[in-house]
Amino acid sequence: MSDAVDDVEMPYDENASQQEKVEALRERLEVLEGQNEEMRDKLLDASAENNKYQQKLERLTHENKKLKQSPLFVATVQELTNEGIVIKQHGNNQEALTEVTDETRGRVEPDDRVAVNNSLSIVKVLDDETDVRARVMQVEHKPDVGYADIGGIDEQMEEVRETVELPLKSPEMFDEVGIDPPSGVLLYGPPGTGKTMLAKAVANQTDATFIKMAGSELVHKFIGEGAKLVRDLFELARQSQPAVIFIDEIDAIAAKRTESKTSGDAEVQRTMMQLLSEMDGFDERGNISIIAATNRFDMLDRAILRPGRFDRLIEVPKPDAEGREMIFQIHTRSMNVADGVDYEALAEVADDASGADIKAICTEAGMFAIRDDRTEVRMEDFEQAWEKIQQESDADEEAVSKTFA
Ligand SMILES: Nc1ncnc2c1ncn2[C@@H]1O[C@H](COP(=O)(O)OP(=O)(O)OP(=O)(O)O)[C@@H](O)[C@H]1O
Repeated sequence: MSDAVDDVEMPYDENASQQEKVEALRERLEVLEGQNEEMRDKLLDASAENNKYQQKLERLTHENKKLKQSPLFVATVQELTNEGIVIKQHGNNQEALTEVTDETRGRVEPDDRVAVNNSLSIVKVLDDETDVRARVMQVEHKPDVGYADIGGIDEQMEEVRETVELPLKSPEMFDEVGIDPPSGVLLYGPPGTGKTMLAKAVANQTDATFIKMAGSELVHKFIGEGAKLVRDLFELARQSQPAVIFIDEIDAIAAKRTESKTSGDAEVQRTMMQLLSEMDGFDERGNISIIAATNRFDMLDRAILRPGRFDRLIEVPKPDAEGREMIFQIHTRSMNVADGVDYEALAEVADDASGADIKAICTEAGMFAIRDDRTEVRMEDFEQAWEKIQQESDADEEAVSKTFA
């Protein structure tokens, strides 16, 4: 340590006076303190960035692992016998005797739900059924999203209101006129354009319960569960009517049939058939509207699009310049924005942004102001935020393609 200090070049001449030396050292100290501060900031930023990438990596690794796993089947324990455990598989209702370790035997009782692998060995004991439902379905009684929170998709909003609101608000009118009320709408378009918001706003406007189910969650859980969960979903909606059922990523359960005949495909088919029959059983469906959404319209099986299932197919595109300007205004409503901020110009700069991107730009612009120790958000904060978000989405795409390569 002392060697290092000896090696340091002093910021003064050997012949300088004592006072000159002290002065020079003070100046050097100031510079070093400044540099130290800068380094500390950079370190902080870098560790925050590192943390973020770490989390992203963990998430992607986890997803990758999940995709590589072979599917598990669900069964219910019937009986514990000396030869093993009798289980009944969901889906095909076949009974089977499976041998188990003493440890597993100690953990299960008749009526427990278990996940079994291809050779019917018990892999895990499943949670309570209600937990599974809670994970797959999200229920909100009067979600707090209003039409005024949605920008740039007025035409689509009008169409959704026309088709979904009236049957929920005045179902008796359809009875009196003697026609079937519209059953639902399918919203399609790129991610983050406001499809979920639209469904929530309708539920809010009609005082309906909003029940969301993610298609991908349905089929990536356990074999034999999807169809049952669809049944449960409609049952829950019937109990809470009026209700809006929102099926996000419907392409996960209603994709075109492929040639491959894996057990996973059969499971998806069963889930889709259950959905179709629930949608067709309109008489018993009650005061319930269905709104489904997809980013992959091209992937949908034509069966789901047959007349009587979705009355309207509504495209929800990315917003145009005017729409982007409105969305900027919506998301900055409660922000402390400087006078010079020009939303029209911002809408031009962020020319490819979706509604969700604009929301992210506004939050990030606020972060730029905070990092700069300001409470007012300026035009340049918004511009830098858009650049940062574009860079991040490029990096995201790269990380995904590397992880799955
Ligand atoms: N048209 C819009 N007006 C205002 N905000 C929007 C709009 N579109 C998206 N947003 C913002 O983006 C967020 C995500 O939007 P939303 O979940 O509705 O998109 P989505 O179309 O359902 O996306 P995905 O297909 O990925 O599920 C919203 O919570 C909102 O903050």
